Amino acid sequence: MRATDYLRSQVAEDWTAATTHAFTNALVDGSLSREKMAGYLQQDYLFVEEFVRLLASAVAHAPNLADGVPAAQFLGQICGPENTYFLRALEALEVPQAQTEASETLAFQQLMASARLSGRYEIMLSVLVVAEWVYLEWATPHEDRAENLPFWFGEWITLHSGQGFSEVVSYLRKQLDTAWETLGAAEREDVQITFTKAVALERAFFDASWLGFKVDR
Ligand SMILES: Cc1ncc(CN)c(N)n1
Repeated sequence: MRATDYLRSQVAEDWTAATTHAFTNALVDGSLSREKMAGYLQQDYLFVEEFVRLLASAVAHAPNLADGVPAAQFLGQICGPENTYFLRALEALEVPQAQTEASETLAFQQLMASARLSGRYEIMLSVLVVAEWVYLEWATPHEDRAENLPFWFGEWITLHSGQGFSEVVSYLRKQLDTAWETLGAAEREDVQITFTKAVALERAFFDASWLGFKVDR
């Protein structure tokens, strides 16, 4: 079994909860309120700030240029079209960028910062794989709905589905699968702890989004 399949199998309950969540179900059928989407995007933009640092660090720690290039290209995607999406969506939803992190956002930022500062490629990948694979899984079944939704829903689905994004997830998984083969038992345990924490935090982030983050005005 691939290491990433094994890691996911160990957290099946949180994984299913995060990838079939009431929040994303409402987002894909267009019934999610503007208020809840605004709160989610405000907090998620704070998530993305730390995510970009983590991804840049993974590029820096890739074993060679060929292994780093796809992550660098993905960094360009996040800092380009995805960043622009956030700015346009927040404007359309008539909210500013958030000034304060919710506790769920803070917990995720702390995990990403600690993965980055670990200096360990496999630990960085553990968080990156979870963050992108979870999103690929919830969004992919609903790819066809995107064009009939307001852009703040539709583009969020499109950014996390399709061939290009699926290749990003395949690449990240392969990097982690390959790194795993070189690790000893203690290092594998660290990967598993990080992966498990990241899945729990994805679930908690959607739980909080569904309850409704406080929207900064
Ligand atoms: C919390 C969270 N996790 C993952 C993603 C996918 N980039 C995101 N935007 N936000």
